[in-house]
Amino acid sequence: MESEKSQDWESLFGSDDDTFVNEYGSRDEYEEDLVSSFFTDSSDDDLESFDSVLTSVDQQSSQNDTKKGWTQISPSEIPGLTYIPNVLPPSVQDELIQCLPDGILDRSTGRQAHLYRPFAPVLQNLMQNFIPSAFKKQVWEGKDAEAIIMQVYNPGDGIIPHVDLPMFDDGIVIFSLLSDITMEFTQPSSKRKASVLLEKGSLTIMEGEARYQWLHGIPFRTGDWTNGTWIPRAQRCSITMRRIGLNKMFG
Ligand SMILES: O=C(O)CCC(=O)C(=O)O
Ligand SMILES: [Fe+2]
Repeated sequence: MESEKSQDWESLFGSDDDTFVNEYGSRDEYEEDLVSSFFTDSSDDDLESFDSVLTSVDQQSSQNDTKKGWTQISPSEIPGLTYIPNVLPPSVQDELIQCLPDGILDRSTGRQAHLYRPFAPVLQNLMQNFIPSAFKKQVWEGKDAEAIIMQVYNPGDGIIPHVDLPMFDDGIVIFSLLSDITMEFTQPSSKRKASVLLEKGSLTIMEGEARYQWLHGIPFRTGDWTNGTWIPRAQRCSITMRRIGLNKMFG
């Protein structure tokens, strides 16, 4: 299974901007390391661990996973979390899927991350026409994303609870394609948690408190409970957009 690469990343890059400037003489060097250390394909190991036998176990654990002593809250109570369904028509989703490297959708396991630079025209279009302009103006100061990452999740894949690295500026944008999936937000200090079903075609934005003071993760399951019904997951693709603040670091 894909290990959680962001852990390695933090030890490589440190967690504050000064480290980047000290360790990397130039923006190019930095970007090169960024790509090679984090955005590598996962292997095809552990295929059998996603056997359908897992499904019944998943159903139970998904239903019983209220952590002891934790309070389930509504996602709308998390400041800085925005969820907007039905942002991308199916035709736009289809176009975006074409950006994935050949063969990626044929693989059946392992979350796969791919960093895109330079951005393909459809990704430019997505960034320019599907991100709310008020968000762009207020949080991204009118600038564009500097990192666009497409990830493919097969049923059983997830991502451990984490806060995105501090090297990324505020304002994390996530587009969801192909399949619905549950993202869980947890705040250990207040023992509160919230689940959000990220539907295909939806847009999720994390800024401020949601981005910095809550963990987000996707449970490693083959399906999710939605309104009392177990919905098996299909292959899902996400497109995340972030600002890295490279200009601040290297001028
Ligand atoms: O795929 C997603 O929806 C989000 C993944 C994520 O949290 C991340 O890449 O940091
Ligand atoms: Fe994340």
